Amino acid sequence: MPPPIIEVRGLRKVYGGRAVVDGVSFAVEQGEIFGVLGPNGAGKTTTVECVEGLRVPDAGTVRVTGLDPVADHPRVTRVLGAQLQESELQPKLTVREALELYAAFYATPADWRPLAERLGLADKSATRFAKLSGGQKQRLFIALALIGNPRVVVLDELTTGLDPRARRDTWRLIEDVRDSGVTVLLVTHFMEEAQRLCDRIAVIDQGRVVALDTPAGLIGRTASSTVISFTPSVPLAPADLAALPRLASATEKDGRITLNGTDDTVDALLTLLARRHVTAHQLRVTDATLDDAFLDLTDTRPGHHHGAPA
Ligand SMILES: Nc1ncnc2c1ncn2[C@@H]1O[C@H](COP(=O)(O)OP(=O)(O)OP(=O)(O)O)[C@@H](O)[C@H]1O
Repeated sequence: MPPPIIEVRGLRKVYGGRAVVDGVSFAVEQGEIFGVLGPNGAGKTTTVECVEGLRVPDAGTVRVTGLDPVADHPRVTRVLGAQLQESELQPKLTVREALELYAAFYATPADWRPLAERLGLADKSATRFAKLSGGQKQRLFIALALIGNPRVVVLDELTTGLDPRARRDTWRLIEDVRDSGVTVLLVTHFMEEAQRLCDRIAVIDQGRVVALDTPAGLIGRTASSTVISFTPSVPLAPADLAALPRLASATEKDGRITLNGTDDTVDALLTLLARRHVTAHQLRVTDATLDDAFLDLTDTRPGHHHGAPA
């Protein structure tokens, strides 16, 4: 296996005596979309800005293709493309001018025309930045992040503020970028986005990595990866339900029962129903989502125990 394209080990960043990033480690492999997910203030942006060389770590090491983003900053900018913040672009620049300006920063930039074409900006080349829609601005930011032909691109909250269609279009673009061989480091708040796009996700909470896995792996870790609901033809004994294996919670409302558990819970429930000759009307079995996993992993309320039955 080739060495990781990004390697973060024991990263620590302290502001005002408080460690906002506190021992973060992860490695991003060549060709993957790697997600950084976490609640507000978790330390996501601080972490990726250390990867970009925009902030200097207080402890730990960061390597991008083996280079130190601070000490080797000029070389790192040649392999790593970063998404600009909106405020960094002159409102009067046209799409073409912005692409040509940023291309001039690189020794071997991509040709901006096919790039603009690929990103659906070909007919916008003469449009000023200020006149672009939110989705068009985001596409321009992706184009600018790719203009230097980087090996890895960092995208932070790329689809915030976009409508559902523009968000979906942007997801397709990010997949295209990955399919063209560019590794993607993606910071996001959107569970659906992370679940759909990311090969692996680091969940960061209070400056620490609390889980690192594939989306399916994260969902599988939750106490209740499966939700089962049904209306029994005759009432079931509460003790029978309570005895189901891997049951995380059971609730009843107007004769309808909702169970949180795993596949084992479903199997045992079906056996129980058959043995008691009970019919389960409107039986629904659904998978938990990354949303459920995220809340479970980042829930720090006192008294909350990961994986404990209710
Ligand atoms: N330059 C700074 N000086 C002081 N505190 C900072 C600085 N940058 C970030 N912080 C603090 O560090 C913490 C983590 O911030 P960071 O922006 O990395 O979080 P985040 O996970 O990206 O959050 P969000 O999802 O809200 O963007 C926050 O409490 C923030 O106030």
